[in-house]
Amino acid sequence: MSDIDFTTARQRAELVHDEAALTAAIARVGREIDAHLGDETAVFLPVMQGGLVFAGQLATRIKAGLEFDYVHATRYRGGTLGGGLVWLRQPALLLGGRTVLLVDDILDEGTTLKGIRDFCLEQGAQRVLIAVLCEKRHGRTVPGLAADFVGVEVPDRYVFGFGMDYHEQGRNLPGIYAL
Ligand SMILES: O=P(O)(O)OC[C@H]1O[C@H](OP(=O)(O)OP(=O)(O)O)[C@H](O)[C@@H]1O
Ligand code: HPA
Repeated sequence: MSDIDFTTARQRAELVHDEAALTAAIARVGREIDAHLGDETAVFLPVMQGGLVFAGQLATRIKAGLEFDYVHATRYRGGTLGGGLVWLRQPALLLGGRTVLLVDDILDEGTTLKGIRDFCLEQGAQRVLIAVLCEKRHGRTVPGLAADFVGVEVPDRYVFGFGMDYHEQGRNLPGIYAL
């Protein structure tokens, strides 16, 4: 994709999920997580930075016990093409024997969440659940990686808004836009 500026990208992009749709999807995901966790307390682990907006809204929709931590790992580094996963912050909590809930904005090729999930398992997590605001179903996801909870599907195009950036801008848009 050519590197147009953010204002142009925003003008050209198509709104694919508006705020009302995302709010409803997040509430549903919260209910699904509650049904799954029951009375278990999970480690709530947003993936910075993209997971921030979804995680903040999702957390208030979960009634089950949560202990907060976060990780920061990136492989797009402000661009639109993924590279190798770079860790900027690992969890501070000890994960041994815990149920971990990874929370991220998007499952695209799955490399990011696979790397983080595998790290949590190496740290001794008993199980790792994955919640994503949106998923691209394109058949290019790394084998063996699937989300347990998905808010909405998005088209196989570059998307931004609601935590996701276009060259580090647009994360605060209240909807999801596709180029
Ligand atoms: O499924 P994948 O193809 O691995 O892509 C998904 C990841 O890419 C984005 O992170 P990015 O590296 O852009 O960092 P950011 O969260 O700071 O935007 C997004 O937040 C996911 O973590
Ligand atoms: O389409 C996308 N948009 C924003 N961030 C992403 N990370 C992977 N795919 C995407």
